[in-house]
Amino acid sequence: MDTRVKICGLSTPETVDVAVEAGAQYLGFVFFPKSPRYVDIPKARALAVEVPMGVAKVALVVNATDAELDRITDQVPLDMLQLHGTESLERVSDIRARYGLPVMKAVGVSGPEDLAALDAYGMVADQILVDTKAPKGAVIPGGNGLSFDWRLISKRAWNAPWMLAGGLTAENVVSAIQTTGAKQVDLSSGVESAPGVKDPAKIRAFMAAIRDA
Ligand SMILES: O=C(O)c1ccccc1NCC(=O)[C@H](O)[C@H](O)COP(=O)(O)O
Repeated sequence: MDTRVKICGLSTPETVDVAVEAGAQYLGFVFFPKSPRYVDIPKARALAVEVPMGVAKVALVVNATDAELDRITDQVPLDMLQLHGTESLERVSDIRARYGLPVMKAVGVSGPEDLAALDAYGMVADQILVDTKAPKGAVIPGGNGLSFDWRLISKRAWNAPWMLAGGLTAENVVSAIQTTGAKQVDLSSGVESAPGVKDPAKIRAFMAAIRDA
């Protein structure tokens, strides 16, 4: 399968290397302190400077202020910003204009009522991340290892390129791609041995599952 993969929540040089060697096209660094995958700016910088050209370095933020984004973008070499909070359409446009980086907006889906937001954000963002809506009371708004009903977006397309996320694993990713028609996928928990601990064998197995399909 010709599918582009983003592995999110990398926090060690070893797992960055494995993700790159295994063929991931995007690497995500989580700048949300409540996450078990959190990396501070010096750590993210140390990881990002070692990423080879051609692999996109994505900063994941949640309702970040301009001051926070200024610090991150000043110090970490980046190729994309991922907005994973409740950023409005206008805020997405402002961030695109202010930082000159492509912006991917995450949109949570749990039922048909969530689909209109995909249309709207697809008009203002460079990419959309179609992710499972976090359960009420969740500590983190993404990275919870939960899938939504993929049939909701079967063969759908939006104005912007998109990625499928939410509970993807080596075991279910081929079915997810076949059901949705996704050309890009994103995952975090599905390649971990514990929250925040990426597992090299699971990263390789996930990439192999797509390659061999
Ligand atoms: O992963 C996190 O810790 C996280 C924290 C705060 C906001 C978003 C977060 N992750 C977003 C991602 O891009 C995940 O890869 C995506 O939600 C899929 O996660 P998973 O279901 O664990 O594969």
